[in-house]
Amino acid sequence: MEPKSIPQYLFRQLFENESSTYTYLLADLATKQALIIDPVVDTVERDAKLIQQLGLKLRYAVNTHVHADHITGSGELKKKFPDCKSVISNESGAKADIYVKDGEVIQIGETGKTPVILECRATPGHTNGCMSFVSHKNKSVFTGDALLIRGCGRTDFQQGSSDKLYTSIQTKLFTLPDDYRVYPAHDYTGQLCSSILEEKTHNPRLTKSRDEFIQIMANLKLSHPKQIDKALPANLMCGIQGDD
Ligand SMILES: N[C@@H](CCC(=O)N[C@@H](CSS)C(=O)NCC(=O)O)C(=O)O
Repeated sequence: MEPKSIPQYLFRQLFENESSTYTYLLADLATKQALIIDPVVDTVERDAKLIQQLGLKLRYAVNTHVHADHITGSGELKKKFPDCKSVISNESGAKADIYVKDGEVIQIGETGKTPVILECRATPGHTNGCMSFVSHKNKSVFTGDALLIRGCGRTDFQQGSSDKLYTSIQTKLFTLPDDYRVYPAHDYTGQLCSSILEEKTHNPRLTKSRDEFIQIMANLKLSHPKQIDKALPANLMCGIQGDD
């Protein structure tokens, strides 16, 4: 009989209702090292409890960009887990412990022992500093607000550019293998994930030409996020602020 393989990788998709944000918890179970993507301050207690229950060592709180609709949980998580470092793109304009550039990797777990590796892919357009994170081993990409399920991030503030976003999605995301799963930072329709093929085939904005995409984005007529005035200044500190 084949020996049972021991799971090496933990993946949890978590949801915050107020801003419809997905937070992702990833861990290397051999070392118990973990990272969290796009934590929300309102759900830090829940996430911290899960991390503690599972006996994980939180190493990184990663933000895909400076969010405008909720306050990041990075700062509160750093207080609860002193070894945790905040991570964001070097193009974000936010303060953080670690800045990542296009092409760099974030790793948890030991080299040579199937660690969890995220490749950083700069996907500007929703904001200048949007970064997507690819796990090739798990055939997944965490797209932040660049690519949403059957949609994409708005481009009408925070240095948004529809032209840049179209290029980012076509060249940095739609060039991934078709079977890679797409995990966005938000969904407003109750969907959990998609795939590169599904979005290439069915995304009503991205199946259009560049000019049509720019027209669609110019006519979204979305109201500003309710929490934008407090979220932006807080998130520019990205978990670096003191006890305020
Ligand atoms: N109603 C929400 C904000 C909804 C919104 O604007 N979402 C953003 C991502 S958060 S800045 C977006 O890009 N949406 C794209 C779309 O097509 O919906 C609130 O008040 O927080």
